[in-house]
Amino acid sequence: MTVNPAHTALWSAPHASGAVDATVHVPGSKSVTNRALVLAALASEPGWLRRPLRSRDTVLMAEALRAMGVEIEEGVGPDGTGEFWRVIPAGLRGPATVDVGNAGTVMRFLPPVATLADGPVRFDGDPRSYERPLHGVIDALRVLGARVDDDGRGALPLTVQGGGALEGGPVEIDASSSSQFVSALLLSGPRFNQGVEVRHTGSALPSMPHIRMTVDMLRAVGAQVDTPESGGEPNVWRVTPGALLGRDLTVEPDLSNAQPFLAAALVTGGKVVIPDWPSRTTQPGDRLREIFTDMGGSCELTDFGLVFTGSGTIHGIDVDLSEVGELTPGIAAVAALADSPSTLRGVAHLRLHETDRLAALTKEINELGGDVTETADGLHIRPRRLHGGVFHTYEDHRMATAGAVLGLAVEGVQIENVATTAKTLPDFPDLWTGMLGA
Ligand SMILES: O=C(O)C1=C[C@@H](OP(=O)(O)O)[C@@H](O)[C@H](O)C1
Ligand SMILES: C=C(OP(=O)(O)O)C(=O)O
Repeated sequence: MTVNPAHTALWSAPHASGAVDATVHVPGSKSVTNRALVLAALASEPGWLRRPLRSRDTVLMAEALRAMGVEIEEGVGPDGTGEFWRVIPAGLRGPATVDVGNAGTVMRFLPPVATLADGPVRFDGDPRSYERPLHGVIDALRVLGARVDDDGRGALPLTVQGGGALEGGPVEIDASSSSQFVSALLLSGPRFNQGVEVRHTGSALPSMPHIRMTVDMLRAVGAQVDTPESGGEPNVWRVTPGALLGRDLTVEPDLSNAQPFLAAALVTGGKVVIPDWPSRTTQPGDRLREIFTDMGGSCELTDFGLVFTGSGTIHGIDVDLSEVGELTPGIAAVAALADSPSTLRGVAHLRLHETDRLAALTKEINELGGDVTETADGLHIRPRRLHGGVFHTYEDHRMATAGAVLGLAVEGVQIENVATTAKTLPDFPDLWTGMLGA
C-alpha cells in the first residue's frame, strides 16, 4: 500500500501569543452549496449559485452532476461579487460513474437523482464511504420503484440502474443514523411521478436543522412540501410532484466552518468578526451563538456580521448536540480547555461520520494529557493541563480544526494531515495564520 505523504505530514498548530483580534471571511456553506447544486440540476431552467463553496465535497458534487450530463459553467462576477456557478440542467444520462469521496451529501443525495438518469450510474468512494450508513436511501429507492445493485450490505459501492423516471410515493425509513436519508429523498421528490412521502420510523432523528434547510431550499425553488412543522403528522414529510425553478442564490458563509475562528476568540479572550453572518438561517452553526455564549463568550449580530468576543474564561457545558452534531469536535476542543467539566450528549451517530468522532476525540485529547471518556451517546470532558504532541485527524476535517483550536492554548501541538480540511475548507491553514496575524 502506498501512503499519501500529505496524510502523514505534520503541521505545527500556531500557539496564540495573545488575544486574537481579526475579521475572518468564511467561505460558503457546504450543505447549502450541495443542495443548491442538486436542486439546480433537477430544475427545468438554468440557475445560478453565487459564492459557492469550492472544496472537495462540493467539487465532487459538481463533477458527479456533470458526469450525468448537467452543464456547470464557472466564472467570477464583477466588482468583488465573487465566484459564480451557472447550472444548466439537461436530461440526466447514464452510464456514468460518480466518486463520492467521503461526502455524506454526495453519497446520500445523488442515488435518488440517478434513478432519473437514462442508464446505470455507478457510485464508489473512499474506503470510509463503504462504512457509512446508506441503507435508508437504498431500501427506500427500491420501495419507490428503483433498481439498485449493491453487494447486499446496504452500502457503497453500488449501481443505480436509472430508468429515466421513478414512480415515487410513500416510503418508511429509519433515519436515526443520518438525517441525510430524509434530505436525499425529499430533494429529488418533486421529480418522482407521484412525488414522495417520507415517514421516519426509527428512534430520534438527528440534525433537524439540516432537514429544515432541505425543506426551505425546496420551497425556494417552487416545490410544495408538507412537514410536521407546517401542521402535518410528526416525522412525515410530503413533496408534491412538479417542475423546479432555476434560481439565483447567494450561498451563506459556512457557519460550522466559522466555529474554529469563534473558538479562537473564546480560547484567547479575543475578538473575531465573521462578515455576512445571516440574520435568519437553517444552518446548525447558528447555534454557536448560544453555545459559545454559555461557554463564556458574548456575541452581537450586526448588519455587517457576527462580532464574537471571548472573556478570557471558558466554562464547561452540559448540552444535547443531537440537532447540531457536526459542531461536536470544535465544542469538545474548547471544553477540554474550560474551567469545569462538560457533558456532550445526543451524538451517538457521530461514530459513523468521517471517522468515529467520539473515539477519535477521546483518544487524541487524552494523548495530549486530557481526560475524556466516551458515553453511550457522547463525551464527558474533564479539563486537565494539556501538553504538546501529535494530534491525529483520521481524514476528518473537523478533527483537524479542533486540533488547531487546542494548539492555540497548548504549545507544541502538531496536526497530522491538516490538508484533510480541504473536504469543506481548503483555505483553513491560511485563514488560521491570517487570523493570528502571521
Ligand atoms: O444534510 C447535510 O448537509 C448534513 C447533515 C448532517 O448529517 P447527519 O444527519 O448524518 O449527521 C451533518 O452532520 C452533515 O455535516 C451535513
Ligand atoms: C458529517 C459531516 O459531513 P458529511 O456531509 O460527509 O456527512 C461534517 O461535515 O461534519
